[in-house]
Formats: sequence, C-alpha cells, structure tokens
Amino acid sequence: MTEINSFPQALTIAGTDSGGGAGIMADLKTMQECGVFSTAVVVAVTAQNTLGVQDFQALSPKMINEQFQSIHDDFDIKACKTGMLADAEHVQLVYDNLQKYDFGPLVLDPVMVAKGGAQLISDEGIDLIRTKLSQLATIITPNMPEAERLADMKIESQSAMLVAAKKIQALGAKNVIVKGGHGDTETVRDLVLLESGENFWMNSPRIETIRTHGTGDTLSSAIVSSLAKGSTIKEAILFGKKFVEAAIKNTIQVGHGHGPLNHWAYNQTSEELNDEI
Ligand SMILES: Nc1ncnc2c1ncn2[C@@H]1O[C@H](COP(=O)(O)OP(=O)(O)O)[C@@H](O)[C@H]1O
Ligand SMILES: Cc1ncc(COP(=O)(O)O)c(N)n1
Repeated sequence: MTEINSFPQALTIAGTDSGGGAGIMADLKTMQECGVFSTAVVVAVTAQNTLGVQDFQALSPKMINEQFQSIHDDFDIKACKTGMLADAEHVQLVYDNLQKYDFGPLVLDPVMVAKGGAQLISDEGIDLIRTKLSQLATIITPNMPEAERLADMKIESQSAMLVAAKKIQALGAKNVIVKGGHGDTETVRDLVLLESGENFWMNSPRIETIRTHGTGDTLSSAIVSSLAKGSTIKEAILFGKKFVEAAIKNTIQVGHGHGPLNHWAYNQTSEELNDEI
C-alpha cells in the first residue's frame, strides 16, 4: 500500500471554471506541470469564460462529504488548498472535513471576487473564513482587496501591507502572503510573513497584460505542489512565485477577455534554458 501511494499527491478544494483558466482547472494544470498527482473536491460549478462568470451553483453537502471520504479512502494526500467556497455553509463543511481528515498542510486562497468582478462567496462565507477556516491555514494567500477585508483595514502603503499581514496572522493562519498583483506600480510586490515573524518581499516587474485569469490559483497550487514534494514553507513560496511569473510572462492567446495563463511556461522555459547550456 505504501509503495502504491508513494507518488506525491495533492488535493484542491474549490470551484470549477468551464473556461479552463481559473479555479480547479488552473489547479490541476499547475499540479500536473509541477509533477504532482492532483485530486479535487468540487465545492461549486461555475459557468465561466474569460469574459466573466455567467452563473454558479454549489454542490449539496452530501456530495461534498462523499468526495472528501472518497479521497481519504484511497489516496495519500501530502498537501491541500482551498479556493472558491461559495457560502458559509460550504466553508463550514470544508472546515469540518479538514478537521476530520489529515490532508497535510493547507494553503488557503481566500477567493472572494473574480477578475471580471463577480462575487464568488457570500459575505457570511467570508466572515467564516476570517473567524474559523483561517485557523487551519498553514499559508493564507489573500490579494490586496481580500487582505483589506480579512484585516478590516485599508492598505495604501507597503507598511500597511505588513500591518495587515500581522492582523491576518493573528486570526490563526501560520504564514501569510499578501499578493500585490492588483494595482499599477511598475514592480509587483508580494509580502511574505512567516510563522517565525520573519518577513520579506517577493518583487517582480509588472507584466503588462490583461491575461491574468487564475493567477492566484496558479500561485497557491504551485506552492501546494512544492509542499507535497517535501519542500519547506519558504522554498515552496519562492517556487510558487517563479512558476506563476513564467505563466503570466509567456502569455497564450485564448479567449476574448481576461485570458488564462500559460501553465506550460515554467517547464518549457527551463527546458529551453537547459538546451542552451
Ligand atoms: N501583471 C502582473 N505581473 C507580474 N506578476 C503578477 C501580475 N499580476 C499578478 N501577478 C502575480 O501573480 C500572483 C497572484 O497575484 P494576484 O493577481 O494579486 O492574485 P489573485 O489572482 O488572487 O487576485 C502574485 O504572485 C502576483 O505578484
Ligand atoms: C472557480 C473560480 N475560482 C477562482 C477564481 C478566481 O480567479 P480570478 O481572480 O483570476 O478570476 C475564479 N474566477 N473562478
């Protein structure tokens, strides 16, 4: 049994994206490219493309519980993540299942609003992420608006990002990444606050593109993959940033709106680099 289950396996607990660029679809593509076998608990189904979210529906509590059970009964999950959780009832269900089963470190991506502006979780759901689910997070990865909501403050400076990260850590999340993708500064700055209190910035040049559908999902899934393969928290975070940067930079022309990332890019560009050596 141990031998059969020796390949690194990870789990995403999130919503699907019929357009293939975000949510569970981005998670599976990322994990595949990162050399990790991916499994999924579908919490909600969205009718979505690069132009926006046309509709969504959350699955029944019974279906959610059964998916958790199925995954627990057969796989050896080394790390997991959450994405779109729809509403308070589903946040609670996910919380209960993560208490019941050990799926390794949790990367909590507190997805609230899609790039096109659609709300992907109710206000009560966000409150429950704040007060409950964040306590289970090994790493929480809010973008700026999400960090403002979780920390209950405006973030208008770099020092405010650190204050917000500390407030989010005080909710119970061990490590915090406040992502700096939203904004128009020339440099994108993500702030990392580790459990030890150490903090540092991950800076990269802002890539001028509207093709940023699924950036947060891709970052968190690359981190989960790295954790599933045994990396430390810091190594996994630094790897995640490199993976998402390559995926944004090497854009692919798909769809008419906020297009998807290039999940092949990290491996292709490193192969090209290897060829040159
Ligand atoms: N235009 C961009 N250029 C470079 N990096 C970006 C850009 N947009 C987002 N990122 C990076 O993508 C990751 C996800 O960030 P962000 O887009 O803020 O998250 P979300 O998808 O949750 O809104 C972060 O590491 C961020 O720095
Ligand atoms: C199912 C699902 N999960 C997450 C996102 C967020 O991704 P983005 O902020 O890039 O639109 C999304 N649009 N859809």
